[in-house]
Amino acid sequence: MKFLVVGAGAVGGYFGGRLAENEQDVTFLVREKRNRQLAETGLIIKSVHGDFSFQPKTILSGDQGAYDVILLSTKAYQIDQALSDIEPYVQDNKVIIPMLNGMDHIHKLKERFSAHQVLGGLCFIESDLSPEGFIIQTSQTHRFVFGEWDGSMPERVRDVEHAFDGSKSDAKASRSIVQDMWEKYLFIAAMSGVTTLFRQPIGPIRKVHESREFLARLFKELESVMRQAYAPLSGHITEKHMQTIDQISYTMKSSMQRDMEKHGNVEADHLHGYLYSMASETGVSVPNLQAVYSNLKLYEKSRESSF
Ligand SMILES: NC(=O)C1=CN([C@@H]2O[C@H](COP(=O)(O)OP(=O)(O)OC[C@H]3O[C@@H](n4cnc5c(N)ncnc54)[C@H](OP(=O)(O)O)[C@@H]3O)[C@@H](O)[C@H]2O)C=CC1
Ligand SMILES: CC(C)(CO)C(=O)C(=O)O
Repeated sequence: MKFLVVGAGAVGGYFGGRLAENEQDVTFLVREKRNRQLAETGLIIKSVHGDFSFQPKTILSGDQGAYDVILLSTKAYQIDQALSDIEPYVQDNKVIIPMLNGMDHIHKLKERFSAHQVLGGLCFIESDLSPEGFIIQTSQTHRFVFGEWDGSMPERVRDVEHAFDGSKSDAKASRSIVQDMWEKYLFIAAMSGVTTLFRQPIGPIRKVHESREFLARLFKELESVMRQAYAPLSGHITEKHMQTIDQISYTMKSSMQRDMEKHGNVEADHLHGYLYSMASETGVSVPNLQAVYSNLKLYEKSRESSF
C-alpha cells in the first residue's frame, strides 16, 4: 500500500514518519522550503515514544506518482491550495483521509472529489514543528482515528489500520467516525478557545475556579450548538471532556496556542467561526464562544502590519 502524506508538519510528519518507521511505503508531498530542509536534515522525530529519523521520499506538486491512500495534514487555511495540488494523485479508487481538526474541510473535500473517496479522520496528539523542522511530540497520546462515514469496515480501512500495526503510534479504524470527529471538534474548540484566550496551558486554567467555570460553560454552549445541528454526540460528553481535561498533562497546550505564540496564522474561522455561524443559524446564545472568537479575530487583526 502506497501512502502520500500531504504536508510534513507536526501531524503529517509524525504519523507519516511512524508509518515509514514501520516499513511502509510513504512519500511526502511538500513545498520547496520544507523539501530543502528535509533533504538537508532528513525527517527527525523527537518523541516521548522514542526518537526516529530517516531520509523521507518527497515529491513537489506536479511531480509524477501514484498512491493508494492520501493522508491530508495541512492546516485548514492551507487546504484550498492542497486540494488543487493533490488532484492529479486522486484517481478513481484512491482514498483520502483528512487529519485536520474541525468539520468544515469535509464539505470541501466531498465537493472536490467523489464522496466515496473521502473517509473521516482525526488525531489526538501534542506535536509541534520546531524552527529547525524537527517534529517534537510531547504527550503520551498519539492517536489517529479514521473510518467510513457509514460505520462499515471494508478492506480499504482495515488495510490502513494494518499498515500501522506494530508502529509507535495508536492508529485505529472506527465504526463511529462521525461521532468521533464531532466529539474531538467539541474538545479542541473548547481547549484551543481557553488556552488562546487565557494564554496559559491547560493546567492553570483547570486549577483556577473562574477559568475552569468558563471552560465548563464553553463546553456546554458548544455542545448545545452541535446538538441543535444534530451532531451525533454521546451522552454526558461535556462531563467526559472535563474528565479528560483533568487527566491530560498540566503543561499541555493546544496547537492553536503554539501557533499564536509563534505569531502565526490560526484556524479561527475554521474551528470557532464555523460554530459561531451554526449558533447564529440555530439561535443558540453563545456569549463564551463570542469571547473566544473575538479574541482570535482581534489576534488575527493584530498580525496585519496596518493594524
Ligand atoms: N499539532 C498538533 O498537535 C495537532 C494538530 N491538529 C490539526 O492537524 C492539522 C495540521 O496541523 P499541524 O500538523 O500542527 O500543522 P503544521 O503547520 O505543523 O503542518 C502543516 C504542514 O502542511 C504543509 N503544507 C501546507 N500546504 C501544503 C501544500 N499545498 N503542499 C504540501 N505541504 C503543504 C506545511 O508546509 P509549508 O511549510 O510548506 O507551509 C506544513 O508543514 C490542523 O488542522 C491542526 O488543527 C490536530 C491535533 C493535534
Ligand atoms: C486536543 C489537542 C490539544 C491534542 O490533540 C489538539 O487537537 C490540538 O492541539 O490541536
